[in-house]
Amino acid sequence: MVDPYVLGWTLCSLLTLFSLYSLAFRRRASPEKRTDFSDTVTTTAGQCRSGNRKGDADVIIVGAGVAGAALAHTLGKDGRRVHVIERDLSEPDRIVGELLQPGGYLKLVELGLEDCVDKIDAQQVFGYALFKDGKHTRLSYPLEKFHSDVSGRSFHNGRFIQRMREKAASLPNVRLEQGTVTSLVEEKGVIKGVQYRSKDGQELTAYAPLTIVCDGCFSNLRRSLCNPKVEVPSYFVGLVLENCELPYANHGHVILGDPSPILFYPISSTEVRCLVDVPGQKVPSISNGEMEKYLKSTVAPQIPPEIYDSFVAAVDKGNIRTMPNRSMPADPHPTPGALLMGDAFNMRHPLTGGGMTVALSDIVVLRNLLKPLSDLNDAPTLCKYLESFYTLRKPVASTINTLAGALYKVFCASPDQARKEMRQACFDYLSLGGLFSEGPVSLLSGLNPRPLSLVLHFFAVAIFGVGRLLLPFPSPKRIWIGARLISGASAIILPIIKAEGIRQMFFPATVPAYYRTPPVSQ
Ligand SMILES: Cc1cc2nc3c(=O)[nH]c(=O)nc-3n(C[C@H](O)[C@H](O)[C@H](O)COP(=O)(O)OP(=O)(O)OC[C@H]3O[C@@H](n4cnc5c(N)ncnc54)[C@H](O)[C@@H]3O)c2cc1C
Repeated sequence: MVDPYVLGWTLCSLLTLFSLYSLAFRRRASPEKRTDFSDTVTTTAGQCRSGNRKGDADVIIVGAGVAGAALAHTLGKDGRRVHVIERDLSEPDRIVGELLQPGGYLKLVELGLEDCVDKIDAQQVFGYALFKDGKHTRLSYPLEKFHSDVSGRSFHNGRFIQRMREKAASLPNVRLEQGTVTSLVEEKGVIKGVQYRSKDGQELTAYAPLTIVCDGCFSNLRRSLCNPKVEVPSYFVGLVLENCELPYANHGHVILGDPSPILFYPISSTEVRCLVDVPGQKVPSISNGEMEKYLKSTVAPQIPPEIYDSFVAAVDKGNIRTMPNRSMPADPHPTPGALLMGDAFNMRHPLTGGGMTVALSDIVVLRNLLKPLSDLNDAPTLCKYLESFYTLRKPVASTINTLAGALYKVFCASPDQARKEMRQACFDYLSLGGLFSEGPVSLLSGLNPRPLSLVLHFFAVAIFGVGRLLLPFPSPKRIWIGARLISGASAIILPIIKAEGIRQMFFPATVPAYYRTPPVSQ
């Protein structure tokens, strides 16, 4: 006879063993529940390296700003083990990335991140109001075809980023760590990971088959991964207006001012962001009072009367911030083991608020490319395959980039008569409404990212301007101005298109990488 006591113990032990085995097996089978780098060890040399290479992350992301945080959640959700290293995990307080275009909101929805604009007092944005010489016109986003929730969103950038960071960090396979990445680790031309300084000052090294650098507009790490041709055409001077009502509620406001545009949009239910563009390489000094003088004497007289008092009160309050407006075409050196994203990779003038939309759209493209790959370890093959990323991103990125650069130049005041005519023609063209405003606004909002449509509208504005000059009676002087208007318009848009890549922009199907299929070994 078997002792029932012994039988009970045996059954219990077998059941326990079986439960442990099935738990372990389930963990390995489900990508959502991969281990949180549990076998990562810190060696005496201060290297944070897995005892077993399989325990390393699949992807290291440098920077958890708009691009890095959204990417971490996206790749984490797809089952990748993601190690994010962010210099400062506290809530950012900045004057950038506060208006997300509706096209960017649609990308947030595609990434499952739309709830990150909830609970941060974000405001819906339905379009723009344009002001010039006392006249104004409303340009609504063409949102009729979309769900009622789809619109632009404006908010405090830091609140939005914190929501995305929290969401990314809530995934068990995403590790969000505070640390400053100091360099990329390269072995025989392949990026193997990063060196970084942890929060407590330790010098560490982390390894992964793919490192994605999202360290923003001041990137220190992009040098070896691209050819950075950074231009700074102007600065934005930022102020917050409190408890004031904009002439058009829930709209961005663009004043075609002199010397350059002034923007207003709500960033919460009680605050309005004002960004004053100051062209050139330097801004008036804040500390010696030059800035206050400039804002009160040059800018304030151009502000709509409804918000004049709040503007002056904001200047008096003194919380004035500045940021360089940088632009940099994407010009990557495809490097095995590494990729650039966000502002580290590509920047455009922030006049049209397109940076976050481009970053989120790029993340959607990258996610779709990486999805069929279960193993990222063959760096050279992966690098070749990911070259198609640079072409597939072009419709959205190049449309938004080109529009931002061209519109900024057209919107700046100029003593040149041909440029003045172009600026006025642009305002009047957009004021015509219907197709004339819908087309350009849907390009700007990221809802219709078609480069050809952009070029057609741009030259339609120029021809509209020339037509007005020549009608009803063309004089030699007016013909001359018209000719300069067309050549000036070409001189604005053609260099931007050239920098974007004519072939990738207009004939993407002829770029060999366009056809690249996932590596067969995967
Ligand atoms: C004045 C201004 C206004 C703008 N307004 C808008 C707007 O209204 N709408 C819009 O769509 N876009 C706007 N933009 C552009 C937008 O802000 C950027 O496109 C967007 O923030 C890019 O996201 P990112 O993740 O690349 O960079 P960021 O959001 O700047 O994130 C970079 C992150 O990397 C971290 N980091 C940097 N170096 C390191 C390192 N060595 N190690 C670890 N972490 C590091 C930083 O701390 C930061 O968190 C504006 C830009 C400017 C300059």
